[in-house]
Amino acid sequence: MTKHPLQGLYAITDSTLMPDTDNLLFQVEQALRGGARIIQYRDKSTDQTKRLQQALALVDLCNQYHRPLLINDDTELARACGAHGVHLGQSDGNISQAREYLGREAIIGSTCHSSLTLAQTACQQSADYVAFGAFFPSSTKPDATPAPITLLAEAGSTLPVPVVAIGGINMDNAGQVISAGADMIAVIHSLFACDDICARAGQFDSLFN
Ligand SMILES: Cc1ncc(COP(=O)(O)OP(=O)(O)O)c(N)n1
Ligand SMILES: Cc1nc(C(=O)O)sc1CCOP(=O)(O)O
Ligand SMILES: [Mg+2]
Repeated sequence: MTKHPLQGLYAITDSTLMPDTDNLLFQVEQALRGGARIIQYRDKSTDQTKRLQQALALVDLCNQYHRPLLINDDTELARACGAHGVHLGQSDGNISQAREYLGREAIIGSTCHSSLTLAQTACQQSADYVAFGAFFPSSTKPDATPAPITLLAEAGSTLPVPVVAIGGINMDNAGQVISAGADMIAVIHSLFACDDICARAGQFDSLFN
């Protein structure tokens, strides 16, 4: 069981919106100050030196705010930088193996698209949370598989772990997925493309109170 509550705003970084490390750290700090509960480092580049350097800097920053940093896709990077965990998609590696590699305390999340069956399997393999989406059209990931909002109530009543909603979530629609049962909302564009990231994070956070 993780000591970090898995509820609230889950902020995911984006290398296009944060073109260099200073920018990345500034924007993530704004999100943390505003109330983001979890940060995910999502960088699809192949520059391993940059990825390690940025991940290490983010671990330091998140530790200052007592918030967990998860690494997208890459279990080895998660261990190398001392992150709190990893987020794995369906083609990003096996959850049980990641658990063995990262240990009991690590937070492991799993993308389950719109499938409760995938979510049940992820839970059996020790996932700490499952993510469903995309609930709304996403400019960050336009080809994401759509998911119906009705899935959230069923997920909440049948799964033993917290549920994340992702995909096109903004201030106009976040209330819908939270009312439908999402424990966390994972957001990229509507948070990090905003002029005042700290204020926007606070607005998302207040939806959970
Ligand atoms: C919280 C959260 N949910 C879903 C995803 C998507 O993961 P995946 O399907 O592996 O796609 P990429 O993000 O790797 O493009 C996520 N990253 N985080
Ligand atoms: C990374 C990702 N995964 C998705 C999924 O459906 O699994 S949607 C998505 C992009 C989320 O970014 P935004 O908040 O800008 O739409
Ligand atoms: Mg992935």
